[in-house]
Amino acid sequence: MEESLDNSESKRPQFGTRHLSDPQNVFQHNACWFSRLHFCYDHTKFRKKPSIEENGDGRILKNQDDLWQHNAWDNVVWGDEQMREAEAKLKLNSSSFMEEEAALKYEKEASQFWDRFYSTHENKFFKDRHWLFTELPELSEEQQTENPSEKEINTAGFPCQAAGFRILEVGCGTGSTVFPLLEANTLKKSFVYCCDFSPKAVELVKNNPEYDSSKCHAFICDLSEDNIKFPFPENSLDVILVIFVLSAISPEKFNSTIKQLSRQLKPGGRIFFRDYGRYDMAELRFKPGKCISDHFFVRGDGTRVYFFSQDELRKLFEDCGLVEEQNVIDRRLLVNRGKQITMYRVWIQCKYRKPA
Ligand SMILES: C[S@@+](CC[C@H](N)C(=O)[O-])C[C@H]1O[C@@H](n2cnc3c(N)ncnc32)[C@H](O)[C@@H]1O
Repeated sequence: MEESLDNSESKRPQFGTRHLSDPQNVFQHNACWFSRLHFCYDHTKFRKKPSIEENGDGRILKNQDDLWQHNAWDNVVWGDEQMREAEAKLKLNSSSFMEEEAALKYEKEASQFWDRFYSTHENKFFKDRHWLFTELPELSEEQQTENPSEKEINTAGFPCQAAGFRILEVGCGTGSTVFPLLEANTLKKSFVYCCDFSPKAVELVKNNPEYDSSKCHAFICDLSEDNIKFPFPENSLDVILVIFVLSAISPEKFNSTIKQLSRQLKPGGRIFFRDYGRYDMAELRFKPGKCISDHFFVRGDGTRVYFFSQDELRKLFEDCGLVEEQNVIDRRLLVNRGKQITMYRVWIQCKYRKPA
């Protein structure tokens, strides 16, 4: 089967956790969610909700008799055997890299491949990412404090110069994050910038009935360029969201992209990153001939995907002068009980802050 882009990541519910303590119980659940969260936000009202652990609604498996009650497993620990199997699969599908000429075509035509993707799927592919508000409480009204450096920013002539809190989403696709943000941000003082290098994706964002140019500005932008032109000045953003986009860029460009993004952050501003982790099911499923370079593959539709390690992300962000606040691995097991199929997913989530 050809590797395809899959969006099961975005389907997780906002609240709740499950633990797999016995591997023989894998077919009891379909997915597992972060268990380290101790509170959750109702994104529509930004009210602090009692945590699953606090209110004891039974999502955390404490009693083995409850195993058949749920569909998902969280924080799965991989055994030695499973690691060996993963390494063997990776060795097989990465044993040789594709011809340079072919790899160059995927680099040069990257935006066209994504444009074709959005022409085919429009906005039916990625599910809304409402979970963001749980993972990034900084986005909530209650958490937004005035940044002392705000007064020094000269935003004259830029879209929404008056906003007190500026969010940028890069690689926004058709707006699976932007629209939940707009819906939730009842704040008068917030503004959301979003960009993608696929003109079709940006067009779909702008044509969405929820698009409101008084709260949002969508623009076309290629993050792999050396001199990215942003429609706002340096040191002007509070939060930059980098969600499942860096993996689509060539690894040689990672440093330049993150450096340019961090320049746009206010001192004290943050980059929030979430993307594929090494040995994710999608990486192990690639067939030989699809590998461009280590952990970098091309899908059947010509879009590319990289699989990260926590250490390389730490080095990447810290080399760009940012300070680590979070760098966690999310190992999740999705289970199709009907077909008795297990899917081991690996995602990495990070938060890095620009020092004051
Ligand atoms: C896997 S999709 C994720 C979309 C969205 N962030 C989400 O999580 O639903 C990757 C997105 O990154 C965009 N992208 C890939 N390379 C890019 C680049 N060099 N500059 C800007 N956008 C890029 C693609 O067009 C696509 O919309």
